[in-house]
Amino acid sequence: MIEVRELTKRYGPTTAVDGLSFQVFRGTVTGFLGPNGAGKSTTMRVLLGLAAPTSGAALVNGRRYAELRRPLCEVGSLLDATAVHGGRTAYDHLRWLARSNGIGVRRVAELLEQVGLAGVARKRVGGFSLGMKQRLGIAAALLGDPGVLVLDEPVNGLDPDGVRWIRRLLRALAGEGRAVLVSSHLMSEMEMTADRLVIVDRGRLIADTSVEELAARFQRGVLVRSPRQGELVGALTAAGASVDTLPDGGLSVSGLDVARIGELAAAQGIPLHEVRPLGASLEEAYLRLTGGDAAEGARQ
Ligand SMILES: Nc1ncnc2c1ncn2[C@@H]1O[C@H](COP(=O)(O)OP(=O)(O)OP(=O)(O)O)[C@@H](O)[C@H]1O
Repeated sequence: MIEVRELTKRYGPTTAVDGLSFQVFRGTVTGFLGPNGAGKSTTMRVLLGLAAPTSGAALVNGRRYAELRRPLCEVGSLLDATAVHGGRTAYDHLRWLARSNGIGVRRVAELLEQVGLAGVARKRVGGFSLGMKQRLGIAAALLGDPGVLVLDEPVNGLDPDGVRWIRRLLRALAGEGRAVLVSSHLMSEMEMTADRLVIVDRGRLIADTSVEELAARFQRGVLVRSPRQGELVGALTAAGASVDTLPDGGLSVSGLDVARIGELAAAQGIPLHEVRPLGASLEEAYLRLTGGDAAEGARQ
């Protein structure tokens, strides 16, 4: 698992990470969300031993990266997919990584197949698209079959098929019991993939929550439509709900949840044409939590 404890990282006058604490457990995909410049990459760099913390700690399986005996077998990472030697082939790149980390070369072909690069294994990486480089970076991250994965914006540069592929892959990796931390500045990417969300802004923790909890927190009543609206309003208010009529004729009900409203209507034989939680989308919730900066990030 991953444990970030009271982590602070300053670069001169800039505080990139400011007293950040959170955990990433095995068997979950945790989305690490925040606008550009929120401190996500810096946190990941400290986790991976590429930057020293000013104070606090970022631990993998209870240890600092430098203390891991076989780092690639404990934590796989993808930070910058373009940081690959362009003159090497995909196969040679992975074989070199495997050899220098005491990992059997047999795994290389297996991984190239898994990430969909088997057909271009002997091509030079210099000619790869960003999406292909991302796939290669993911293969490298998985080389040591690590229990922990740290991926910085892995969806960047992928086409819609690639995005779906990575979603399924991350879910499968968590399903195998791995702890997956994946950063993004877009909630839309994370709400389909992550179980938990760690949201940061200006280096600080804004929310550490499950996707469901965040949705519930921003829920605003229940939308109900019925051809016998008048009777339904009577039944709902008698049960203690407050009911407003929306401009389009629907009812906005607060004080009762979807299940209770359905039961009340059924008990009175009132048909319902629609009943659903009326809430802010997760994207709206995220934008409200992080102020306007996230909207700026989302546009980039
Ligand atoms: N090596 C560095 N030297 C100086 N400042 C840095 C350095 N690395 C990051 N920063 C600053 O720290 C802050 C956090 O940056 P960081 O890259 O961690 O954010 P981020 O959430 O990953 O954003 P992005 O999605 O844009 O990468 C920013 O203000 C950035 O300019």
